[in-house]
Order: sequence, then C-alpha cells, then structure tokens
Amino acid sequence: MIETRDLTHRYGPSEGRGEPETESSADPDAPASPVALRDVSLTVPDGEFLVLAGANGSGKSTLVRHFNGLLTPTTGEVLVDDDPVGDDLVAARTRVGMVFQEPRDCFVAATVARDVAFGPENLGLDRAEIDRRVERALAAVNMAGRGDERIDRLSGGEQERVAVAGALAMEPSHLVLDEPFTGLDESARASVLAHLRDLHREGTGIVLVTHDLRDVLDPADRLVILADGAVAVDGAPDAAVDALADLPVRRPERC
Ligand SMILES: Nc1ncnc2c1ncn2[C@@H]1O[C@H](COP(=O)(O)OP(=O)(O)OP(=O)(O)O)[C@@H](O)[C@H]1O
Repeated sequence: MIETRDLTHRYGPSEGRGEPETESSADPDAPASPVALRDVSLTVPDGEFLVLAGANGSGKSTLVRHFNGLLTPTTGEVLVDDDPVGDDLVAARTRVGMVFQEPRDCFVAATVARDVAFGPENLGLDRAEIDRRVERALAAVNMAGRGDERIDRLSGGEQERVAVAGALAMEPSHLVLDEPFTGLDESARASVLAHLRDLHREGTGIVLVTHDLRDVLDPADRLVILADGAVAVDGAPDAAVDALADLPVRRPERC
C-alpha cells in the first residue's frame, strides 16, 4: 500500500534537475518556487489500477516521484506498506517500480536482458534468481527470447516494454508509469495497455499517469484528477469523469 499524508512539495532551486542541492548551490535570494503539491492525502491499496490525470503542471509527476523517494516531501509523509519511504529507499524502490516518460534516457545496458537484469543485480541476488526474473519479466511483456537484441535497434513500443520489464524484474507490488504512451503509435499503445491489464489481473498494482484517457478507464479501478497540486476528483472512473463537468478542471484530452 502506498500512502501520502498531507503531502506538500515546493521545489528547491536545483531539485529534480539532476543536481543535488548543496548549501553553496542554494541561492537564498532566489524566488521561492510555487507549491507543486498541496496537502495531498491519498491511499493506493495493493492491487489497485489507479489512473492519475490532470492538466500540464497539475503535479502528477511530482506526486508519483514521492512514491519511491525520488523526491522528498517539503511537509507531510509518504509511506509504503506503513514504512516511511525515506527510512529505506532500497525497500521502497523494490516495492514501487517506476517507468518514466522517455525510457530511452534510462537504459543502462546495450542489450535487452542486460538492462532488465540491472535492478536485480543491484539487489545482490544470485545469478539463477536474476536469470529467472529476467526471463519472467520479458515473457510478461511479450519479449521472451529477445534478450540478446540491442535496445537502440528496437521500436519505441518495444523499448517501452523493455522499460516495463526492467521495473517488473524487481517484482514490485506497484508499478508506476509516468506518461508511458508518449511517442507510441496506436498499436504500440494498445499493446502496452494490454500488458498492463494482464499484470493487474495477476495482482500487480498499477498507477498510470496519463493525459490520454482513451481505453484506460475500462481496466481502471479508480481515477484521480489533480488540479493545481491538489486532488480535485477521486472516485470510480465513470463517476469521476462525470464529476469533472462540475469542477473548474479542464476535462482531460480526448476523454
Ligand atoms: N524540477 C523542477 N523544479 C521546479 N519546478 C518544477 C520542477 N518540476 C516540476 N516543477 C513545477 O511543479 C509543478 C508540477 O509539475 P509536474 O511536472 O509535477 O506536473 P505534471 O502534472 O506532471 O505536468 P505534465 O503533465 O506537464 O507532465 C509545475 O508548476 C512545474 O513547473
């Protein structure tokens, strides 16, 4: 279970841009960033398929990056299975797998199997267990037998599936995907979505961040819409979409 309690986040001057903030890099005269998340309290039970939507800049990526400790709350708390995320980042990242919008920026190896093996290797697992996980993860995304292929020669949809396999090899209880359909054509999008449905059926919790609500509400258990860093709508997908009409929230595109 992932839980945020009164989570508020305000970015520091260099936070989230790949540079750790240090005393010397923090400019005391820099204008304070606006609040990216305000008092978000959300519980994501195990096994739930949650779709997280909202306009550009509403705070979706900021929220999910707290789920495995990529960002630290300015105030409030984030817990995974009742443990504060910051207490044990390795445990949190094992339980909550993350797939980013541009997976090609996140690959660490030249070939499919080596990349998928990277996470389990870092857990210090033995070779037989690593191989079992790689095989299982590749099969789950329909890439069985393609472990020796070069990632840079795969299509965007296939690369997305390798990224999902890499996260799955950690055997997380929740898989968080931030705009996984960006750049995919219709058939690749449908294929990735089909794999997410299968994973959900097998018990993995899915948190899907997307602007594009076509087809994703059918498998979803719940739809959460953020507006200006706060939860504007939270409910069963159909009811939540209907509620949008009564709120000062832009209806998600192509909904
Ligand atoms: N690294 C950063 N430094 C400063 N401000 C940031 C940073 N990342 C995001 N923000 C700001 O935080 C707010 C929320 O951004 P976030 O990326 O979480 O929104 P989002 O809903 O995921 O947007 P999008 O749909 O465009 O990806 C925005 O105002 C954004 O400008």
